[in-house]
Amino acid sequence: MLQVEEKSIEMQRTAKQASKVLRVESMQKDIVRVEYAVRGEIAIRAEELRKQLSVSPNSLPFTRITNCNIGNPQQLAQRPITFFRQVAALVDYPDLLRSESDLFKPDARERAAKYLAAIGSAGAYSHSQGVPIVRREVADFIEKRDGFAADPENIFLTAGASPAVQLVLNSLISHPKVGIMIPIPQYPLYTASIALFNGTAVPYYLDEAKNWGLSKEELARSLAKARSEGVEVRALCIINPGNPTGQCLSLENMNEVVEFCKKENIVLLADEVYQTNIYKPAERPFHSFKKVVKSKGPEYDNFELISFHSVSKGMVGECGRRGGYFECTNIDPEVMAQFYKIASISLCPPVHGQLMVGLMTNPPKEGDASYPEYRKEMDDIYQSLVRRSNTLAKALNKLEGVSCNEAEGAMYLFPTITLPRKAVEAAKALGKQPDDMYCMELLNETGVCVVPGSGFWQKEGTWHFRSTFLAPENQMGEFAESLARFHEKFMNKYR
Ligand SMILES: Cc1ncc(COP(=O)(O)O)c(CN[C@@H]2CONC2=O)c1O
Repeated sequence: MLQVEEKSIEMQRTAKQASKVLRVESMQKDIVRVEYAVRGEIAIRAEELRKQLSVSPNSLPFTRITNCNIGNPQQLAQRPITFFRQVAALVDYPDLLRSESDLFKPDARERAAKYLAAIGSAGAYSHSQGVPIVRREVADFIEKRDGFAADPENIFLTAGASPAVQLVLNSLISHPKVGIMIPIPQYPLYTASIALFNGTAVPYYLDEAKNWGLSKEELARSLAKARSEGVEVRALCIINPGNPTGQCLSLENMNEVVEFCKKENIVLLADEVYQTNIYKPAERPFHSFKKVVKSKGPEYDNFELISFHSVSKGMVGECGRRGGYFECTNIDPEVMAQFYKIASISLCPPVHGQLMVGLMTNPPKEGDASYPEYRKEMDDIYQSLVRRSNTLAKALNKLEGVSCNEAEGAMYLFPTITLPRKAVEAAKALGKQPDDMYCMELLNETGVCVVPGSGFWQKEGTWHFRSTFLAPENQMGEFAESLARFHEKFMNKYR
């Protein structure tokens, strides 16, 4: 009886859907095709389990969900930087400027007043390219970082790096055979956006054995293959420090990339959102691609580079504010005018996101009233990230069949896992990738949500998963233990 009822409900639903104007079948095909693993099937399941725990706390073998699938520090109890939030609060409620309270330091009051004089109100639309004085702060930050001039007119403030990357990729992909070179493994914003804009992803493989380094031979191989298939490669995306791989490129590697792009007449898109997440600064300091290009002298004066940054990462972690920027180097002014036109359709990026970019790039300086607190908060977060990344890497390397490079940068570890043949067969029987199955079982047994390596693309026949090391330090021990218990049980189950 139940099956008949279910059948008729199903038929009614289908009939009802068929009457809709907006149906999946009638949607833009590229939208239906796109995948974004960081918040994919496993993350969705994690939310279902979180809801279940909120209703019946003792119904699962764990008491909380630990989101290690997304670089979202303040979701995991990381505190915001006090000075940043004081300025934001004062800008949001200017009457506070009149209060005598010593809660707000003088330099926070000063900065808030400066921003308010420039924007009028946090509730007003700003310039579509971004608040001019914030773009000046970004330009000053870039000049100080690199030692080369930066022009605020070449800087676009955005609602995070994601829409910036999408604007540029959308502008580049004028027909389906336009190729964009992307690193494998890669952050799925790139594959998702290239699919969404109906372009061609041109993979170049990072070498896990060389700590995810890239080689000019591999770049040449990837490009030659694409061109042999009639693909018009126009840009090369590089993520440095890497997501999910956590490597920080050597200056030598960076020069090879720039020389390759110049020789092959390819625009370089440098995603540098993790530029302050540098955990081995002595052996692997961060260099911007802007500095590398400018250091190569006049023959690179026409080298086209677009660099991306964000307030979501670093020690700032203000993901929800939606603040970021991209800097255009040697980009045709008419192309930038098109960028501006597109930006103006959305009127302006979130004003608080823009101000956060200004605060990130122009923080308190030595001698400012807020500097001691700012310095301590930044250093504490940094040192904790170093400790947590090392703790998790050590724990992962103790697991059977798991090997994990230590993080040189970013917020993730990307261990390779050698799975028993029976596990690979069981996954295939389920129509799943083996690391997908592993991560789903990990979630269902421990509440830990990570992202399978298949979500970042990976070399055929290798399996990985990506975990952040953002769980609060006082939970890292328990987190590592539950991972170890699960892993042993999993390996025994499929031995
Ligand atoms: C390499 C890289 N570029 C751009 C972005 C987008 O940042 P915005 O927040 O500024 O849009 C991310 C976000 N990292 C995602 C989100 O959390 N975990 C991730 O892998 C990223 O890792």
